[in-house]
Amino acid sequence: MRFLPRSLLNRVFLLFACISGILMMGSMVMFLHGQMTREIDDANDTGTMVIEIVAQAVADAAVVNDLDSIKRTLDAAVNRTPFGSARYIEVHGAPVVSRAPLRESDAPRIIQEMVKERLPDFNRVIEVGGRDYGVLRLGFLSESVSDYLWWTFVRTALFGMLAMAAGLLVVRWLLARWLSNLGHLQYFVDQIQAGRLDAKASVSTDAPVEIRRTLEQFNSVAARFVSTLQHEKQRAEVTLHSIADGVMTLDPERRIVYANVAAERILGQPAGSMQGRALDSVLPMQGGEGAGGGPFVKVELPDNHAAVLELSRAPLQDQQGSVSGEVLAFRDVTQDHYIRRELQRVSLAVQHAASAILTTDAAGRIDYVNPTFTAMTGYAFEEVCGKTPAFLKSRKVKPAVYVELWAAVRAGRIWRGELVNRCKDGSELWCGLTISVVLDHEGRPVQFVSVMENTTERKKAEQTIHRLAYFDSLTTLPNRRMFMEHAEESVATASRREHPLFVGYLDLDGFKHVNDSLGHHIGDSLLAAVGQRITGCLRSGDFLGRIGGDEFALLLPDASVETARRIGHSIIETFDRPFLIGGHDIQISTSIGVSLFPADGLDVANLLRRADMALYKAKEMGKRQLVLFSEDIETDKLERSQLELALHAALARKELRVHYQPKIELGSGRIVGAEALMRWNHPDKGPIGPDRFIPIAEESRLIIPMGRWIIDETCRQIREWSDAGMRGIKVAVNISAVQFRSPDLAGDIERIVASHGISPDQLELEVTESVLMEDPAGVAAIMARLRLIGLTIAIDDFGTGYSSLAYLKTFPVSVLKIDRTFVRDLETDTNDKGIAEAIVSMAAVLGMRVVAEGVETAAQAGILQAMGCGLAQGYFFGKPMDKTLFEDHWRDRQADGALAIAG
Ligand SMILES: Nc1nc2c(ncn2[C@@H]2O[C@@H]3COP(=O)(O)O[C@H]4[C@@H](O)[C@H](n5cnc6c(=O)[nH]c(N)nc65)O[C@@H]4COP(=O)(O)O[C@H]3[C@H]2O)c(=O)[nH]1
Repeated sequence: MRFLPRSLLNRVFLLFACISGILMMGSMVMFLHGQMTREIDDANDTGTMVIEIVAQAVADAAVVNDLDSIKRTLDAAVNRTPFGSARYIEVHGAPVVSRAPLRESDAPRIIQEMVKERLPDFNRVIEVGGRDYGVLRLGFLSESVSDYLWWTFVRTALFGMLAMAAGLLVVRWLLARWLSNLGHLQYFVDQIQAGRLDAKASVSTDAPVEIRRTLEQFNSVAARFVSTLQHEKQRAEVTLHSIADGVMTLDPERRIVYANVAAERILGQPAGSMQGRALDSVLPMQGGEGAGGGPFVKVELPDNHAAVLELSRAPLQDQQGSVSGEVLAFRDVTQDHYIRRELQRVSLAVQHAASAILTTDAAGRIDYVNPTFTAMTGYAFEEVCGKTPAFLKSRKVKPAVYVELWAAVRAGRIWRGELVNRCKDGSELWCGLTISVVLDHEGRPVQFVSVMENTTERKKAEQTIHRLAYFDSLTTLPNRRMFMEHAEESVATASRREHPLFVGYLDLDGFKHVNDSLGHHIGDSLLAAVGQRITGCLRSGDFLGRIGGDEFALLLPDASVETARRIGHSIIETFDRPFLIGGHDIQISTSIGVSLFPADGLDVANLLRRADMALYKAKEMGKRQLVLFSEDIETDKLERSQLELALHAALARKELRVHYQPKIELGSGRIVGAEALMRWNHPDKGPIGPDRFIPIAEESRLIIPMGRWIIDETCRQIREWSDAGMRGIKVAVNISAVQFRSPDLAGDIERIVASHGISPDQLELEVTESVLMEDPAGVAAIMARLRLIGLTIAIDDFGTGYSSLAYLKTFPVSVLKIDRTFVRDLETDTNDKGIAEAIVSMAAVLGMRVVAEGVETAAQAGILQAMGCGLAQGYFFGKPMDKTLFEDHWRDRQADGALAIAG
């Protein structure tokens, strides 16, 4: 179809011309054929008629054999008829022939052939009177018929072609006129393209109805389209003016064609002043595009302030697809830029922070962890992303802590605290944690940011410090401080739950002796073993602490009195088994005092104080005792306190007196000495025995001045007796353990003895066996000093302690006093007697004298004397008495000692 003309007009015209040509050709052929047929028929008709006429003439001539006539007839026929040849063939003669001169036909050969074919020769037998004279033959002159036909055709064809050409011209003119309406469309499009959107495609009045309708529809569609276009344009303009981004369009030379309101605002110039100007003059980019990094450019705005714009550009293309300019969109991201920079800085800081940082979304799902978090916990981001941080929990944090944490952060507050987390490898991780909340504009949390400091090392150090501060390194038991704090908590819990709480106080009987005799390292090991044994007697919720040297305290929550007693007794009984420490079998015991919350006190101090009172009572009652606190104990204690106060006053007011109990030489019955015993006549209560006030004086250390006073009084009395002639009376003074360890005891006594001018050997010091147990080396040194001064030392209540022979040898002791408990049943108890005998023999071996105490009967005196005991004292010889009575008694005894024994 390449050969088709391009325009519709030419195509329609060509089509019409072709069809017209074909029709005309067909018409011409048919016309030629019809004309030929007609001509042939006419020639035949003429030939038939002519041959008859010629035949008549020839016949007439033939009859007369006039060949000339025949010849003339034939010539006439040839000249005046369509025939071109005439021939008379005489039957027996020569033929007469007439022929028209030969000529060339103008007609095409095909026509000539066709004509020749259709025009046959006419033959006529010349018969006259029944005789055949010959045959007349006429041959048509086909060239003239052919020429006629040809020229008729040619003329007709010429006319037809002229007519057709005229027709075609008319048709073309009409087609051009009608189709020119379509040409209006192009004009219309050009107008639209030129921006004249109100243009219309005009329609001529004689336009074919189809074109008219098409154009009208086109106009209608175009109108709608234009309307839509205008609407869209308006919308686009409104959009462009309302968006926050600056938009400019540029022509191919990068001159500004259009700028929206935002562009005016950002660049600070009206659109009119920018239009037509080169972009670079309006938007001078520092360092060129991309200098700000990526799509960002730094520009210098007219008011001389630098801004960062985010730039995007797109080419504009015309309908042919070639670039006709570009669209430039930009926004002022100066603030964002610096914020982004800031964020980059912060991000970098977070990345390399020494603290672990973790962020979660509002639902608590992790969306970021920094490398330090991974290093600290062992969890990579991929492992924890999307999870809640619950996997870090160690179960060592009280649920209340998490409750408080969530309450704070949900309320948008910062939470700070310390948690124990668990690392991936299972190890514990102490974290100092700060959780901050990012809120949205409505104040709802959208992000939680946790910053974790690894405080494990610090915590360990704290735990070490705590352990040192709160635990006893020897026994690993809680120390006093921790015990007190725990006791406070236990009391608070018991108070809240209204449950009972028992507080136990216990110490070890004989621990000091072990410590002193076997060494501190054994003592330490013993304490550790004791701690374990006691712990073994406790229930799971019970609490044991070491609160002093050999003092332990117990908390027994939620226990009945029976349970407390059972536990207490089991502890006491567990000591019955000796402790094997460092190869030594050590036998010690314990006593326990118990108080009960709330009956015996509402606070720890009171409970402990009362447990201590009960312990004190237990001690008073002897070893291996469990005593539950009772009001009596406190009353007793109160009384003791009152007595202590009164005792202070008594000492000051010189209410104390000395009584002397005579010491008798069993062999002679004479008084060889006395024991000075303190007496106190309370102004209100009357006489109070030393068994009552001495322990109080010892406890309050009042015994030291009291002891000094009695030594002084005794020395004064010795001096007085000496001066009065009562010579040879050696007086023993009791020195309590507290007094014995008081500083410069020996110096004090030496000064007192010297001040009274008596001989030191007239004064004897009685110390109990227990004194020897504590700090043997120190005791031995003091004793040596006393001995050096010239004093003698007696061991009081001997036999009740643990002194061994070997042990005694290390002290400069001169006298052993058999405790009166052995003397009391001497007559009946062979054990006691055996002990007394052993003491007597031992003393003999050691070169010591023996004094038997508490001799109440002559029999006892006799037994003692029989076993070799040299000295005795007791009610049998005389009760403690004042100095006057003693003097009388002395005189009596001096007179007849033996009688006294016998009596
Ligand atoms: N049942 C009975 N008792 C007898 C008999 N013979 C003596 N006694 C008592 O036995 C005690 C002997 O004194 P002690 O064992 O040193 O025991 C003394 C001593 O340990 C202490 N004491 C007394 N005066 C002083 C003192 O001045 N200083 C110190 N540190 N303690 C003293 O008080 C304790 C008690 O003294 P006292 O009540 O005077 O009791 C005295 C005495 O009255 C007897 O045949 N039968």
